Amino acid sequence: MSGTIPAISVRGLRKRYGDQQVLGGLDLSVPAGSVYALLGANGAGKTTAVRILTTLIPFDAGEVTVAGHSLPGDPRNVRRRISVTGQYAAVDTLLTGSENLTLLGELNHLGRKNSRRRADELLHQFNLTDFGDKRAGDYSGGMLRRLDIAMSLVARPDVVFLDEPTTGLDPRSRHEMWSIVRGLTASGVTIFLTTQYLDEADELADTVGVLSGGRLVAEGTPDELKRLVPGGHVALQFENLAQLDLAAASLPQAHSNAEILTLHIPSDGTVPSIKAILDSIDDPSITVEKFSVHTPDLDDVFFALTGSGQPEIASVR
Ligand SMILES: Nc1ncnc2c1ncn2[C@@H]1O[C@H](COP(=O)(O)OP(=O)(O)OP(=O)(O)O)[C@@H](O)[C@H]1O
Repeated sequence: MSGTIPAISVRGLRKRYGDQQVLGGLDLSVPAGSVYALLGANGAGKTTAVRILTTLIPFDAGEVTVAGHSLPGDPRNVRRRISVTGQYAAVDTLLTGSENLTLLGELNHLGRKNSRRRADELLHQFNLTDFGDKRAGDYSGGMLRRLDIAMSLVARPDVVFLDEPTTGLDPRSRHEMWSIVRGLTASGVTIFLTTQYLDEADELADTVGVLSGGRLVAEGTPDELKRLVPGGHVALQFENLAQLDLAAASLPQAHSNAEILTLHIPSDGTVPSIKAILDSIDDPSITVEKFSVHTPDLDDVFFALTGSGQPEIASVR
């Protein structure tokens, strides 16, 4: 595929379930060979978008092209050029890792010998060589996820869809998964991943699209998005509501969150700015329980654009 033709192009994509408009005019374009992260809170419509782009469900309106073939017109050719992993695990836990991969090669008409060779290559690429002869049912969660992705690559797809690839993984397996995704991009594959984790989008993506209310509310590189928020903030947590309100009265620029008894005060994180904040609440009757300085990250972008509260998204683990 030429680098100038987008690997995925979506214009005005709409999808409704009954009365609920899930996608209300989604537009995005993913250059070949890049990593695109679709970021959104629970229920934002990420999986719906992936299911449409991977031909699994129909859509109501819009223009969609994946790997050079349009939908809904040409689903067979789209399916030939893509792979999907994540919530549709294809691993047979009764077979070994090697058998799973070889079987898939044969199903893809690679022939026995080439299927075995491809299986060995992928076991090596995914650090599973030592476990190739073990039953997949005995693999750890991280190993299963790796085998799942390896299986999706048997037929050398142009575009790989990873739906929430690290949900439920421990931190070590998460980092392993990230290095696998980086390795994949080095081999020229286009990756479309969905995530609720802002740090994951920050780590992996060339472009991040923030999905909210069925549309992209922002799109850009992680750095471009971070520039959308002018600065970071200082967070001050108090023991009770009375203390919070007392401090808030001295800091009119603060955003007060009564649920977590915290004030967020815009700050560039420099010493004079922090000192000015602390001076403002220099009242012996106010006790700050916790104090933290927060430089801008994708969390801030997300909050600024969607107004979502912290519990909606899990960004720091
Ligand atoms: N088959 C379906 N029938 C009816 N409603 C559905 C169906 N699939 C999804 N929805 C609804 O569409 C909305 C978007 O769901 P979707 O699974 O795409 O969100 P998501 O962003 O992937 O969320 P999560 O991060 O929780 O997986 C949700 O409100 C969900 O309840």
